[in-house]
Amino acid sequence: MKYIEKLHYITHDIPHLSHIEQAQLACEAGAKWIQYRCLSKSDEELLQDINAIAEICDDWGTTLIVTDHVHLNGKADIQGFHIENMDADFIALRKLVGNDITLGGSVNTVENLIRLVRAGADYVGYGPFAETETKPNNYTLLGIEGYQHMVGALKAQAISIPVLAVGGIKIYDVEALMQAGIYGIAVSGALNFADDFIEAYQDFYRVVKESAVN
Ligand SMILES: Cc1ncc(COP(=O)(O)OP(=O)(O)O)c(N)n1
Ligand SMILES: Cc1ncsc1CCOP(=O)(O)O
Ligand SMILES: [Mg+2]
Repeated sequence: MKYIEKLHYITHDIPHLSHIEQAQLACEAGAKWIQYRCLSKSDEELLQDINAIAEICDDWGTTLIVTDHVHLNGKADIQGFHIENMDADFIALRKLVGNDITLGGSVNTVENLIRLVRAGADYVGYGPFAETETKPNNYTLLGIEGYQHMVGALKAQAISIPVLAVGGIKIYDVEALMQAGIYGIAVSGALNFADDFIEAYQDFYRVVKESAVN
């Protein structure tokens, strides 16, 4: 078992803040878990970003997860990878990165979620909760009911894994989501486009902690 933080902040390609600036702001706000999600740069550019963000995370005691790019394992101070390909072979990935590296994955069905648990994922991001501008897609939106269903299905099969809700989550959704019994929240847009990033992060954090039932 590895420690998984309850609030994951995901960086994004946005015009008004670089990934490094996003990570700095998140750490200043108190973030303990940052997922660097950049799918638009060369390996050299990625490593420049990741090394700078890893230094910031090191200063603030924050876990750094990288979305995909598993081939960069060992090339920078990265604590884990979040795999977006729902069909990825997690057994092979685990063999590749070893047991110390945190491995999480995206899923949008209970069946896929259970497959990842059995293949040794440390946590999963389950979504999308609602429409998101960050990565528009055609998946069925889960809503609160989708999370209630998933929590019931895992309980019925005595399956336990940290499940993060993700996709289009706003501050006013957090309490109901946490009370549905999910482990935590992964968020990007609601912080990146907030009037005050730090205040928005701290509001998310407070409500996540206050409303958690798991
Ligand atoms: C923790 C966490 N959960 C989910 C995602 C998003 O993954 P992604 O595969 O981009 O989303 P969909 O394809 O399901 O829309 C993430 N990055 N982190
Ligand atoms: C990478 C990604 N893919 C689907 S949702 C998401 C990030 C989080 O979504 P949001 O920006 O709406 O919080
Ligand atoms: Mg995906």
